[in-house]
Amino acid sequence: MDGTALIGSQPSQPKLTSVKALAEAPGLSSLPSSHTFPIHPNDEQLPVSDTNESIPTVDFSLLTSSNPDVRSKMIQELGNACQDWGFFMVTNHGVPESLVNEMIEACRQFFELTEEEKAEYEGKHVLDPIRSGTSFNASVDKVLYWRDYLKIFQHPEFHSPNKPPAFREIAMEYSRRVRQVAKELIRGISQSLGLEDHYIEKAVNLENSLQIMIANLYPPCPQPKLAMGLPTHSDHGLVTLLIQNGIRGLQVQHNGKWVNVDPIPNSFLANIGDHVEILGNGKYKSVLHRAVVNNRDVRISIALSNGPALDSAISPASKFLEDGRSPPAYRAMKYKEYVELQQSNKLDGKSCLERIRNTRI
Ligand SMILES: O=C(O)CCC(=O)C(=O)O
Ligand SMILES: [Fe+2]
Repeated sequence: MDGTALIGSQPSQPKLTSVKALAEAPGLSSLPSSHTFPIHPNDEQLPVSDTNESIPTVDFSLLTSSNPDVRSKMIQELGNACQDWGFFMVTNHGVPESLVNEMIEACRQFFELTEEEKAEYEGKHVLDPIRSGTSFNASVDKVLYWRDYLKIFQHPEFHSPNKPPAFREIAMEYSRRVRQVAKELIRGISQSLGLEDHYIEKAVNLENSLQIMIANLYPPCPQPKLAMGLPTHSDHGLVTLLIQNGIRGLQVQHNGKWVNVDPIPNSFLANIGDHVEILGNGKYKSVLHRAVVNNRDVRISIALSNGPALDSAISPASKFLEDGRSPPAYRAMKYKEYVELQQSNKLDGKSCLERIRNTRI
């Protein structure tokens, strides 16, 4: 039956089609109105940079060097990258390229499952540990994004779909390796902020950190200029590490322009999230980014969000407030509430962070 293209179970509601099924429908030559933005999303705001801006690189092997001079030089560069871009590439991270490729392949196979199989993981609540769906939050998105997703909690409890069969083992190893990289980056960021290297780790209870895998599928789109993969947003956690299948689509906001990111092979794309901005009392800003789509290639990206523990309440580090002249720029909020807030609403720039910002009287 034709219903294989549809997900959703309540008969009273129109069933929601995954973009994969839409894109593969025979004869699709124009974008369905459900996915068409009234104003071309690229036109309403900033221009796309036509220069090849070079995104900073952090050499992970130098960041973790036993030579203190080498390490402190890299920490300085990491700090500059956080301050100037909020975004950088991580090279020489030690996670095998084969494991990265297996992870991308396992996600590709997940998206290849039938719509009924994927619907098993639909999830009812934004904090359900496995959720598969389309757009960002289809219950509130007026225009749907050209994107299907799979979101899985990897830590402190590990979860995995049962299909495809190899997924569990690959994801377990991949997320464990990425956590190690994230932990070192967080130590470096802590030091670059002038805090003790374990400060952030302790403040956020990193041992119980919430790590979420977000796999994104962006099928070829018949009218890419009228559609959007993911709208402008910042990430809620501390550090996100992203891999992709070699197809361009990520854009990062920098100096009033959108910059296309072409990663160097075998590197992670890293960006700081709202909770680094909060801890540093605004010294480093979480970076705005978005995903655009194309009409030729399937793009897969996998973001691993590394955040605080769900039950820890995060507020600016006391060091930034000690001189008495800097009030806390953000109110403390439990990470669980913050994630719930972000995931239950429209994905809209930094609107979530704005809600906890203290405005000066
Ligand atoms: O697909 C991308 O490159 C971006 C994905 C992303 O920003 C996210 O999952 O939060
Ligand atoms: Fe993101």
